Parts: sequence; C-alpha cells; structure tokens
Amino acid sequence: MSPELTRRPEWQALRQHFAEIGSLHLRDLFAADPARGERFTAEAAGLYLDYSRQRISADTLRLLGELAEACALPRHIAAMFRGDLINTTEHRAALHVALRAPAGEQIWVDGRDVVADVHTVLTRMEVFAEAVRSGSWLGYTGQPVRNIVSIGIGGSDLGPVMAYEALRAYSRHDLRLRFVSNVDGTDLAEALRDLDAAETLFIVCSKTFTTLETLSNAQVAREWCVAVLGSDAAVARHFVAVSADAERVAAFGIAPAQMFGLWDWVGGRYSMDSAIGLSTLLAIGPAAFRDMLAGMHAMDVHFRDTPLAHNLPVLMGLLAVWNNNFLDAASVAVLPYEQYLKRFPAYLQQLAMESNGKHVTVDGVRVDYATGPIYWGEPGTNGQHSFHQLIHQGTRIVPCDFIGFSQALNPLPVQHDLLIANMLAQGEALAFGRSADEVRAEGTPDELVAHRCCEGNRPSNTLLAARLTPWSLGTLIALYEHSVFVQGVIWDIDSFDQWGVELGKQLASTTFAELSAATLPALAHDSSTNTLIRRYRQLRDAPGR
Ligand SMILES: O=P(O)(O)OC[C@H]1O[C@H](O)[C@H](O)[C@@H](O)[C@@H]1O
Repeated sequence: MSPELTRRPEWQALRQHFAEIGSLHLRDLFAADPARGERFTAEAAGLYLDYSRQRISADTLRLLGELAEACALPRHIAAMFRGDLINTTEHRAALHVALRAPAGEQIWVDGRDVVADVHTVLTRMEVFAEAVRSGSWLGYTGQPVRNIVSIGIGGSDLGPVMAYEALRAYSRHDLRLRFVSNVDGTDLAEALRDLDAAETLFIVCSKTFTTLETLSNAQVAREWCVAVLGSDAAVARHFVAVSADAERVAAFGIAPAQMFGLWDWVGGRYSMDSAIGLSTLLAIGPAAFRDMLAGMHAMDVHFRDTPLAHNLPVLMGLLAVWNNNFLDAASVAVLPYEQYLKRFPAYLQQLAMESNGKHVTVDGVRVDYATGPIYWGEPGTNGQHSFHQLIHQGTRIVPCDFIGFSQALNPLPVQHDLLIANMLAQGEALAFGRSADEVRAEGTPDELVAHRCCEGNRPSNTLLAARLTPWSLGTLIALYEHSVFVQGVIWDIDSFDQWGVELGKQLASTTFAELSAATLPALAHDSSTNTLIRRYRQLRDAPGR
C-alpha cells in the first residue's frame, strides 16, 4: 500500500506547478511584481513574517492551501484544541495549548477540566517561586537560595535552558541558574564545583521520572547535598521535582508537597510552559512568566481562528513542506539575530526533529516522500563568519529562518543597527546573489569571476518583532510548535510520539551491563560492537592509564 499524500490530486498539481516555476529566479519574481515584498507578508500577535523570498508565486500559495484543505488541516487543528487523542500511537491528547489557556476557559479530557488543573499547579509554582525569590524559603541550615540547579534532559532541559537564556534580561541576576542534562559526569561536576550546598536548590525535571540520565544525576546531587549538609533531612529543603509520576517521585524521596505535576497530554518537547518551566518562573518571576503564557495563547488563538491563507503557523508550515518536498531542501537553518536566542536552534531541533522525523504514516504505512528536515543554526552574525559560505555558494539549498527584533535589550552606540543590517543583507544576498556581469563590473579579474559569483535564489523567511520580551518569546515558541504540527498533518504522521529513541536506550542497558561487569561476559552483538566493547574495557582497565 502506498501512502495517500503523493496520490492526492493536490500533491500532483503541486508537482506539475513546481515543474513550471521551479527554475524561476527570485530576481525575476521580484521584477515581475514590485510589491511582492509587501504582499507576501503576514502578521500576528506582534510577529511580522516576510516570506516574499520564498521561491513561490501566488499560485503556489493557492495550491498549498488546497493541499492543506485536502489533508483536512482545519479539522486537525480543531481536534488538537478539543483535546482529541491525536497522538494515536500513545492514545493521548496533545494539549500544550491548555497550558496557556486563561483561567476560566475549559478543555475537557476524560471528564476533567484540564485548564483548572493547569492553574492549580501554576498557582502552586508561583507561591513556591515567590518564597524562593523573596528569601523566605530557607535551606536546611537556614540560608536562603542563591543557586538553582535544574536536572533534566530532552524536553525537560532544552525548553527551560532556551527560555532562561532568552529571558536573561528579565531575570534576577542574584539567582544563579545552572542546567545539568548529560549523563557524562562532567556536566554535574562542573555545575556543582563552586556551589555551596547550603544555598542550592535542585529541581529534578522528568515527566516520566524514569529517564536514566536525570535519575542518575539526581541521585549523585542528592548524595552530594546530604554529605555536605550532614543529614538526609536536608533533601526536603533542597530538592523539588517536576513530574507526571508522583509515585516514582516519592520513591526517590521527594515529598508530594514538593512535587509539581504535569500530565500525559503534555509532550516532553511541548512542556516548557508547564511545571517543567519552574526554573524559568524562578528566574523571571510570576508576572513575566504569565506574560510568556499570554504570548503563547495569543498565537494559539490566531492559529485556531485565522483562515489558512493568513495564518502564520500554517504559512510557515506549508512553506516548509514546499521547500522540503518540492525544492528538495533537506535542512532548515534557524538564524536568530539576537544573542539571547542562542539556544533557540537547539530547542527547535528537538521540537521539529523529534516530532517530524518519522518514516511511517499514522496508519503505519512507509512514506514515499521526505518528512522532517534537519533543523540547525546559530545566532547571527557569528554564523556569517563560518557556515554561511555554504548557504551562499554551496550546491545544496538551505532555507533560512531569520529572526530579529527592532529594539536592543543592551543598546550600544551602533551595534543593534549593525546587527540587523547584517540580517537583512544576508536575506538579500541569498535571494538575489551577484551575477557574473555584476562581479566583472566591479573590476574583478576574469579568473576570479566564477568564484565570486553568488547564484542567489536561496529561500528565506524573516521574522521581525519589536523587542524580545517574555510575551514575544511566547508568540515565537507557539508559532514554531504549530508550524511543526502543520507539517506533520500534511505528511500524515504522528508528530507527538518518539518511538525511534527507544531502541538505543534498550541496547544501552544491555551494553552497560557488559561494560560494568567485573569479568567480560559472552558478547552476542555484531563484530563491530563486540570489538569496541573489548577495546573500551581494555583501555579503561589498562594499568597506569
Ligand atoms: O522528561 P523525561 O520523562 O525525563 O523525558 C526526557 C526526554 O527523554 C526521552 O528520551 C524523549 O526522547 C524526550 O522526548 C523527552 O523529553
């Protein structure tokens, strides 16, 4: 059985259309329509999107819209907001929109109003955060908290790290936040090296509370804390947990009063605005955290209620499908021209790649088209001095998302205009390039003309907002969350499961037993794994090394 998507007349129409316009250059498209840079734009919740530098025409947009209708995108959007079990392989809702729904709104799952539950937890988080921030929460020896160490990985780390870095300008600078994720002991050792346990609070973040990296790091952190402070009783003043599994948290030794809950309808990579965001709330305070939620909600409402043609996440999602499946672009570069967004690309990697890196449809049929592209990126202008060369002149097409803000958070005399000038120049250079004639006219010697030419015709989006605030960060996150969902709907995949990560975990547990056994047991892997296991043990145990 072949999947339905590529058999749809709307898909075939796009194929045909690409054959007609695929070779058009952005120079021609702009020349043919001088107002293109005003027309191919959209705006929502304070975010302005310029998509005029995508290799599309008005017909492309119409045909993508028809594909979206054929794939029942509006029905899928409604189903998500209603709390239907759209994560079909796990029989769960994907209701991250409920995490930022205002108090009083109602969304029902299994006969419970989940919005009420969300606000109960949010209020508890705020009370706790106020106690810590005001200095009234005291450690075991009577000291207030000055250091917060969040232990978590994947969705229980990347969102909180990204948000903490993004909102540093709004954070309490006398609270030191650190994030430990890797099972590599270096991560924890370096995080704790200069901290005083008496004034350190640990947040153990794990939705399942089974994740090996997090549990083993939390265990060591607890031993460190108890050893320094001299009593098991210290754990109650220095550890809180965020999890959906109260029993496992209790078994670890953290009392229910010090646990903040989330639910199985919150996916890990969609959880940074749940209790998993406790570190963010501690850093920026309750009012700013609520602003972030309000920004997310504003984008949710826009996504839910706006016709497809003017809907920002829908446009971004459909353009991503166009680039991925018709232009055959295998990756997307996310280039924030805002230093505070330095971890945004890493956060998006999990969001996009764990969601849409799938090889079968929701019905388990092998896809015959490319699904999720590779997301990567670095803040500008740094990337311009390293990998932009490939984006400008390499043989692969790398669509770019530029993200910038009009107002600087740390204004220096000329820097911000310089920064944004560079962002705009990159988009312009990528789109229009520089022809051989133009290069020659600059007096370039003949033998260098080919080397200095830039073909152009490289697509990009530009997202512009007034200022990076908790609110605008919220809009940006929700924009990408929904854009990823739109892509998943078109590709007919389950964007909310992540079965692919399980195999490696299973194999690692067997291998761990083999690495740590006193004497090497019989190995039954392939010859590569067997040899590497032997060599590792040999190097590890070699005397004098
Ligand atoms: O929050 P946890 O249950 O500890 O999960 C942490 C992470 O690990 C898993 O392996 C998944 O791939 C991620 O989606 C998840 O966010």
